[in-house]
Amino acid sequence: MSSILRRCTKLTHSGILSMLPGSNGRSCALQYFASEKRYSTSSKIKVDLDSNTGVAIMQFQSPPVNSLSLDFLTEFAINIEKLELDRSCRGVIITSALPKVFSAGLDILEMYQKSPEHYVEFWKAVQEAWFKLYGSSKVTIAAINGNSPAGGCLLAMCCDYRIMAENPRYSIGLNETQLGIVAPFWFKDTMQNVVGHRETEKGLQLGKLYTAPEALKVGLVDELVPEEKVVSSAAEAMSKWLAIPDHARQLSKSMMRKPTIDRLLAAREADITNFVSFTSKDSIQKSLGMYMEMLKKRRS
Ligand SMILES: CCCCCCCC/C=C\C/C=C/C(=O)SCCNC(=O)CCNC(=O)[C@H](O)C(C)(C)COP(=O)(O)OP(=O)(O)OC[C@H]1O[C@@H](n2cnc3c(N)ncnc32)[C@H](O)[C@@H]1OP(=O)(O)O
Repeated sequence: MSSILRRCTKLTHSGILSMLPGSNGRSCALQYFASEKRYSTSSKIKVDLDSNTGVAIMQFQSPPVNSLSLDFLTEFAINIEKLELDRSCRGVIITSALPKVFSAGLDILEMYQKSPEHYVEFWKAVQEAWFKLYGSSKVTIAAINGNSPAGGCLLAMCCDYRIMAENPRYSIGLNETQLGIVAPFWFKDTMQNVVGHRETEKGLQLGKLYTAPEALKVGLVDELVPEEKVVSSAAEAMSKWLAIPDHARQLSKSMMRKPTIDRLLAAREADITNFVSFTSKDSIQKSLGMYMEMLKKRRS
């Protein structure tokens, strides 16, 4: 991994990168990884695995805002599973290829004016993505290079370490209550495991979107770095995590996360039933419709 960084630094200093269109530290890391094995080329997510370092970089590339649709979540779970089974992969960096957004969270259109059967399928995909990422034995690092509300924040919180662009206009948090909906208990558990009970209580009730500096202050993210350095800093952090013997780190991770995972495993079906009945309510559909309208108005 340090060879990646040395190479990035060399290129940046030599000015070669500045000759590339749209080049910066972020693209340096991406270009380096891109020169390695293209692992998967699904339409919404790109994965490159560096066979020398064992580090995969997963880039979300689903315009306009990397919302977590059924298709996106299915691709995501398949990719994480594939990497999990690959013994040559030791770590995964998750980032966005789109400007200004890491992920806009769950795709609201998947929860709006659809059939109960669709809600079941969608919610199973949300659960599956969480199980795969939260339960991953690999080192997972979120390189958060844009806004990351709700489900986007959940994905980041599932990772072992979070590095965010220090842009004060970017925010992250579980803002569900602002949409008139309630984050399920396992979203809450995941946040509580990151920032503790009190901050989760405030954050969840207020549907708080933390600015990048606020997120650092409460421990929702671990580091803020200049935007162009988010991916190279993630690579640097990864090298520290990979210096620990895998078996010891993996057992420690599993020991910390197993109770949270077991809790959803035990309530999986009930959680789906709750989601379907909650989402199907007229009042919830009305709230989601109004929220989508608000997003559109804000744009115009
Ligand atoms: C009793 C207990 C029972 C338990 C039951 C559990 C129920 C709980 C269920 C689910 C939990 C929900 C989790 C979620 O993740 S909900 C999603 C929350 N997401 C948000 O609130 C983000 C909304 N989006 C934004 O704030 C912004 O888009 C942005 C900051 C991410 C990016 O801003 P910008 O670049 O300015 O883009 P636009 O706002 O202009 O958006 C472009 C385009 O994309 C559409 N869009 C944005 N976000 C979403 C989304 N999450 N899903 C679908 N579509 C989205 C937006 O409407 C624009 O569309 P257009 O006008 O047609 O172009």
